[in-house]
Amino acid sequence: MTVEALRSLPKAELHLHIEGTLEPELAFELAQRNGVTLPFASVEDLRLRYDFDDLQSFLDLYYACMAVLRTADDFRDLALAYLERAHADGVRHAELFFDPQVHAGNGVSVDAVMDGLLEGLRIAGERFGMTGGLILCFLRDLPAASAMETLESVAGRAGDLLGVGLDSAEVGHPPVLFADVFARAAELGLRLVAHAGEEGPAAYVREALDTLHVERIDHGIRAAEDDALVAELARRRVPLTVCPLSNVRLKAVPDLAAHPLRRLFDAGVVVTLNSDDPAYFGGYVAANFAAVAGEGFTVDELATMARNSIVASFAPDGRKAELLAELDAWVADSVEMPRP
Ligand code: HPA
Ligand SMILES: [Zn+2]
Repeated sequence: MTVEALRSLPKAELHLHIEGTLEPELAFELAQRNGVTLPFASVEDLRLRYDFDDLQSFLDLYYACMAVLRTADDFRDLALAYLERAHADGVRHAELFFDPQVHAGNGVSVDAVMDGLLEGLRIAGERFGMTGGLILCFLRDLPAASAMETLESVAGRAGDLLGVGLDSAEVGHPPVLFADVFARAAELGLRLVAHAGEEGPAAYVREALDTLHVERIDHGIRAAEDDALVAELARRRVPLTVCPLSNVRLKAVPDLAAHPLRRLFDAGVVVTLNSDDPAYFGGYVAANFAAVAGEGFTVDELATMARNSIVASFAPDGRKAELLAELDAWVADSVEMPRP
């Protein structure tokens, strides 16, 4: 199945860091607009650094590039650039992660970040008929007190968020440290997700479920090392937002052939495909579908993962029904008609 055909497959994207969609060209444009000096000679020089050993080596570059994002207009432009690409990739509904603690460190208020991103989503709704929302992520390598302070700073506008998540350097920063923060987020009516089992052990996946009470696990691939956990994820229908190209680029897996996606899928886990930080990892969501198709997943299996993304999304039920009908029509169309 070609990447063009997979672009037309209706899907939701559920694991996408909006700051990870910052392409080098836009980074330099925003640097100029805001009078920020990037520590890279050129777009080409920056792109040459997209060669990572692990999650931390990526995070160092990713956080450095965020320094160019200063105003609500910057966040609107960033969101629109992503949503336009996502629309071309068949994304009908997108849930955007953002990292307000990094922006606060750059002197940018969480309100400016949210206002800009929401404006981008509103325009994409008008232009492309897309829906979506925001998931505020806490940095797990900062103290839980900082996460709580960030959460309280947006408590008055919790209605502008879909939920909260947990990201950044995983190993040594277990989910349980954030149990109180997630309990407070639930009290505010927010949906809960967390990165777990990307570089960290399967035990972190279980801990995210048991102590944070998350509804979805971001990545979760190392859950595959624990048979009982895999069975439990399948039985409880806990969705995993898997990011195959990211896992290869950050060396969480040696290559796609060794990726546990097949094992998780065959065990009945609700897996979805996502791009994570597409500007850095060599492809947007359709490229992730195409990569997986190259590993022997059939059209029906790819459609199942797109269906999972719609079902696992935080879109309202009516919107989910609309998108599932669109997906059914795509599947019916993709069946080759017999010759008369
Ligand atoms: O893949 C990721 N893992 C953890 N934190 C992140 N922040 C952006 N991308 C990631
Ligand atoms: Zn991620």
